[in-house]
Amino acid sequence: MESLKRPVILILGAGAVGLSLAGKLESVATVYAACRPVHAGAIRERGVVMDGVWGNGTVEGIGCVAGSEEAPPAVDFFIITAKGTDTRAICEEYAALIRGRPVASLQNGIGNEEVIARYTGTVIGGTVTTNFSVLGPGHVRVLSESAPMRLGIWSGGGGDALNRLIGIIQSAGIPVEANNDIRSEKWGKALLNIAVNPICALLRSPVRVAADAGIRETVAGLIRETFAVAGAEGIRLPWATADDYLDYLFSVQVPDFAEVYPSMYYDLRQGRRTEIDLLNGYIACLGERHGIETPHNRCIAGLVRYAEAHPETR
Ligand SMILES: NC(=O)c1ccc[n+]([C@@H]2O[C@H](COP(=O)([O-])OP(=O)(O)OC[C@H]3O[C@@H](n4cnc5c(N)ncnc54)[C@H](O)[C@@H]3O)[C@@H](O)[C@H]2O)c1
Ligand SMILES: CC(C)(CO)[C@@H](O)C(=O)[O-]
Repeated sequence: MESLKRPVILILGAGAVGLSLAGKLESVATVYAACRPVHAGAIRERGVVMDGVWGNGTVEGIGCVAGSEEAPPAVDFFIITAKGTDTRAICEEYAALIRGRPVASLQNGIGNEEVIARYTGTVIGGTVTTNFSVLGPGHVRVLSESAPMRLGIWSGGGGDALNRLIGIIQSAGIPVEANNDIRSEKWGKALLNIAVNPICALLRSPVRVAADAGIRETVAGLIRETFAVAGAEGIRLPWATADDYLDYLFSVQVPDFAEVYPSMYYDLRQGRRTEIDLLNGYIACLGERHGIETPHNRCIAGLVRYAEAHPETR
């Protein structure tokens, strides 16, 4: 009878990505979302409102959790969708619950899984190359899907948990596949965020700006430096050379996301800390450690940090 039981999923840090995921998974799982009161109030009143390519409508039945004391007792999977700037804090908050349980991350940037691995044995790394945004309290929009979600074991021996989670996500109608080199996959996704997120955030422009004739050289510089640093770190990227990736970026990813704004754009506009230090700032820092020059990444990270600290610039 065990197999008939709906899995219980707690999404930690539910905003654009987490609430969209909650809305989609509700058809196949019992879903709880750890979210801020502004979303919780609206969701308790009328459910999660979804627009876009993952469906339109209102999804009821999602439980809102305001802190670890409100979490359900038997959670099968935790999925972290908080910003990377909040990973440590949310793991601390839910430490007693996640210990020994499978925890997946769908976050962008490098370093989240390493943090999560301090709190539990089974970490599932993940990427989601889809555009999500918050339109209002408990109201999300999903646009422009460019690749399936990819999940793989980051640490621990959670092969069964991984397969089960993939099965659940698949049965909810989300394209997803297993990836047996999730480090490579996470770095591969980070290339897109390194290339477009800070530029779009600083220029207040949608993703198509990255292909502008005057901007391409900067994008190429960011990516070439990232390939050099990845090589020094022993990371095998999904593309053999920076130019191979740049071809893919300009022929597939930029067209797929041309009219949307990346998550860092919303962070700057709404006065939140950005994930720059898990992206370009991280590359600059690793470059320094390896004696690799990263002037493009250093420059762009400095500009974003300045904008974070000076509201009049954003
Ligand atoms: N937005 C996108 O299109 C997109 C796509 C792919 C990946 N990502 C990545 O996914 C992650 C989430 O992005 P997002 O756009 O959904 O961010 P978001 O800011 O919309 O959502 C994160 C939410 O987590 C909440 N949160 C943080 N700590 C919390 C806590 N302790 N308790 C309860 N709630 C808490 C925040 O208040 C926020 O509402 C980021 O790493 C981002 O880079 C985003
Ligand atoms: C795919 C992406 C660039 C578009 O939303 C996303 O990773 C983001 O917003 O960070």
